[in-house]
Amino acid sequence: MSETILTLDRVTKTFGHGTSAVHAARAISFSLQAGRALALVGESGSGKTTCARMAMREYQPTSGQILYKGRPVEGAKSDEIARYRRSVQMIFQDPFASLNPAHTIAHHLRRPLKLHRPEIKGTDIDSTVRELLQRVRLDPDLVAPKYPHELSGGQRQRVSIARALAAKPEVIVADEPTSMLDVSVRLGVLNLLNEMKQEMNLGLLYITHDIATARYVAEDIAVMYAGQIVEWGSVAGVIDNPQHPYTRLLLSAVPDPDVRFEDPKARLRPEEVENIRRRSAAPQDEIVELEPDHFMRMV
Ligand SMILES: Nc1ncnc2c1ncn2[C@@H]1O[C@H](COP(=O)(O)OP(=O)(O)OP(=O)(O)O)[C@@H](O)[C@H]1O
Repeated sequence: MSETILTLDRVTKTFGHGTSAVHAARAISFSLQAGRALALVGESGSGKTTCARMAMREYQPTSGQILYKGRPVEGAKSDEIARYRRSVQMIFQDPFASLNPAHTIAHHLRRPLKLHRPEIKGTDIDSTVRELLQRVRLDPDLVAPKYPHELSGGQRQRVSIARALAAKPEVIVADEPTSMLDVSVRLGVLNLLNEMKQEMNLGLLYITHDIATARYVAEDIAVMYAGQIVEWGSVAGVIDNPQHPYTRLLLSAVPDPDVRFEDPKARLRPEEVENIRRRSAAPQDEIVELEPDHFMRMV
């Protein structure tokens, strides 16, 4: 059994109050383990980013708790929180927006090294920058002196991955890491994340609206709708044998992710789609166990 690094334990996040309250995450529980990836899948607005931001400690959960190696993060000492911040790194959707146009790639990689790994000093800093670029299959001589606008989208996302790795993390949260990239380079970035997971024994939270891509990086999958996890299990189990109507709905839009559910090509009538959404959005407290690694919520 791999080591559990991060756990969300019945975590809830509500924005606003009263009738205008948005229940962005409702009793979400999952764990991230060393050397394994969990794909969190769902349409826009299902609550994936809210979960990512809670895992990053950018949002405070309304209720429930986050555990780091079995210990609650809330109320932890400042050195433990610093360790957590170093251990959990994020890769964003838009690699351009997350890189500063005024600084070289080398600068972007030196900063997290100085911040998180002060033991690396002098010329070792630049040799570590080179190693990081090589790890993400970029040529250090060509890429280190460049500015973000001089690189392609795929190269920029590789730099973002290298920057996350600079902190020597145990967990990487990747929020739609390929959705702004050219289709031709998406698979390369997913394969790279998969390799990093295996080689560096990283826990990976892979967030995507495109359920088909989960296969390339993840062992486990959780399908979200309206702030709830409606089905979860092994990637193969859930994708090949979906039990929940909403998972089937998501899969009906595959392999063409641009086909909307309402589209006739998705072969579902609009009232059927509406019915599935309505039932999936209702609070789902009962859990049905299907097989040891495959669960779904009652609808
Ligand atoms: N800061 C906020 N204030 C108020 N409501 C929010 C906030 N952040 C998210 N929400 C709402 O919470 C719900 C879940 O949003 P979230 O961004 O987590 O979904 P998502 O699945 O990540 O979607 P996307 O892929 O579009 O980012 C949405 O209804 C959203 O409008």
